[in-house]
Amino acid sequence: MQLVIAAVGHKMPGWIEDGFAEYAKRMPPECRIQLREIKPVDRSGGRSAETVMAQERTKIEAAVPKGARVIALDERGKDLSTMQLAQLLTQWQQDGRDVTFVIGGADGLDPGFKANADMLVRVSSLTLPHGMVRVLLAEQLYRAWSITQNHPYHRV
Ligand SMILES: C[S@@+](CC[C@H](N)C(=O)[O-])C[C@H]1O[C@@H](n2cnc3c(N)ncnc32)[C@H](O)[C@@H]1O
Repeated sequence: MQLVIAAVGHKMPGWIEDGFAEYAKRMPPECRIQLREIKPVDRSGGRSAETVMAQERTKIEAAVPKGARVIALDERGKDLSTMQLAQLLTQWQQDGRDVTFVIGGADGLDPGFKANADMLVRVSSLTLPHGMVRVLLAEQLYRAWSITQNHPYHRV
């Protein structure tokens, strides 16, 4: 199984890149996190948010591996505990299908994309900057993996 994070946003500040790299490097080879950055659509020229989100959707869809399960990150999504994420990770490893987590840009994710996603998940009820969401997600994936391995990183 391949874990992909498809994230709108590039040229992230160093502290975001370092934070993401710190957790991504801890994942074992069978559960590697691959980051696919998507260059945000140019917002100049009076483009509407709908147009921008639709154009970013096309780029996002090109970054999702064929047949992958799509988990869209959105503050209006379902709350998931870390334990639930660990259970999902176990199920996903068993069925072997790739999993892609998708993080939107400044305007969010296209509504049609979210409607088609396999799951809509939030990491908080607060609106977070997209860079922070990728770091938080990488840490939670590492934590979830450590739970599946009884690794001492996670204490109950
Ligand atoms: C700055 S936010 C976009 C906010 C946008 N106004 C909206 O309504 O979605 C950029 C992206 O970060 C992710 N994000 C932000 N806060 C989140 C949260 N609490 N839970 C999950 N994802 C979040 C989402 O993927 C979102 O598309």
